[in-house]
Amino acid sequence: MGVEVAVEGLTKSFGAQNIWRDVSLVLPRGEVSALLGPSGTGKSVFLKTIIGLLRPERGSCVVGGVDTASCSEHQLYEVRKLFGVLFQDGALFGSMNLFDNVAFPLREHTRKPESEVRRIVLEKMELVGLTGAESKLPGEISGGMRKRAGLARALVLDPEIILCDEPDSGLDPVRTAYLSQLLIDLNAQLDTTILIVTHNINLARTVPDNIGMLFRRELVMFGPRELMLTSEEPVLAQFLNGRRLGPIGMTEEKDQATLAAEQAQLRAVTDTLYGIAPQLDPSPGLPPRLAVRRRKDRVMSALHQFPIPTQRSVIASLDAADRTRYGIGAPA
Ligand SMILES: Nc1ncnc2c1ncn2[C@@H]1O[C@H](COP(=O)(O)OP(=O)(O)OP(=O)(O)O)[C@@H](O)[C@H]1O
Repeated sequence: MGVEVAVEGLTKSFGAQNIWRDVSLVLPRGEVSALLGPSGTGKSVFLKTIIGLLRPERGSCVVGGVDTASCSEHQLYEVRKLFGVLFQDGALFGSMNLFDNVAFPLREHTRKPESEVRRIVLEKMELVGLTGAESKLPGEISGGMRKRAGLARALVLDPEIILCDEPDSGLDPVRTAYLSQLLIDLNAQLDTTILIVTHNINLARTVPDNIGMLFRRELVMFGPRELMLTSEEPVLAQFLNGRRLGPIGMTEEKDQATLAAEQAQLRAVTDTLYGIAPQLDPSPGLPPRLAVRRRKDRVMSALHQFPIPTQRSVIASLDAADRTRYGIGAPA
């Protein structure tokens, strides 16, 4: 079914070090969102704050009617059952085989009989394409398989929200493409709200419905993919095009003179314009994603607020039935 996550004015520091401030965004129920940002901008800290592993100084994060920023430990324990988390390294126990790793949350948090545990574990392992690998140890399998095992484990409690911390890290482009497809397929099958933290431009361009970007301790932007992928906001455009020129530097900060020189250079060169890559569809045979219609309705109702290039790309993505539904004439 998927549950909405509503973040408002969230601010997090460790001692004197502010990580980000005043972050507000809504992860709409059942939609896939991605959070981008250079290394060290606090994306993992954001995921941990959403699930209440870290508490912010200010702001709220409301999930299923509970504010994970300020609720009691008991409420947190309950609300965490809504989440499945895929940690950066898969976080598998090295001494347990994949079956026991995936079964772990079920044995820890439920009193299900072993026969039921077995049924659920095998079902989730099939969902991520790991049937037959149940007895393997994490050290005996590839990084991609470890990610998928981590994902199966994140799914066993039937979460309403899945948080994936860099699911593509350490994977080659082909495995990343498979994993991207898997996330879309899971969303189609489960209608779960998904937040993916990633550095991968391809994944960011083809998987999420919504994209956000953290930079210099702030959420630069968060919005529908059409808005973000057509944005001329310098940080976003640099990141999504993988350019060296732009506000993001090796140390994250560039001085004003360097920035001005680069902007002049940027204007002088023909830019690499990728346009909007189409979003991945679920694999053949799977149901359509329920979030697609809900999202389209939302984006269309706000269309007039978007810049012209965004409006054009949204309209270009509509099929004939959509055009009738939203009262838009046939393309010229
Ligand atoms: N528990 C903690 N105590 C103190 N500082 C922390 C803690 N956790 C994270 N940090 C600091 O917060 C900052 C952001 O870390 P985080 O891991 O969230 O970045 P990130 O954007 O996920 O980076 P990457 O893309 O490299 O994974 C870092 O400077 C890190 O050292």
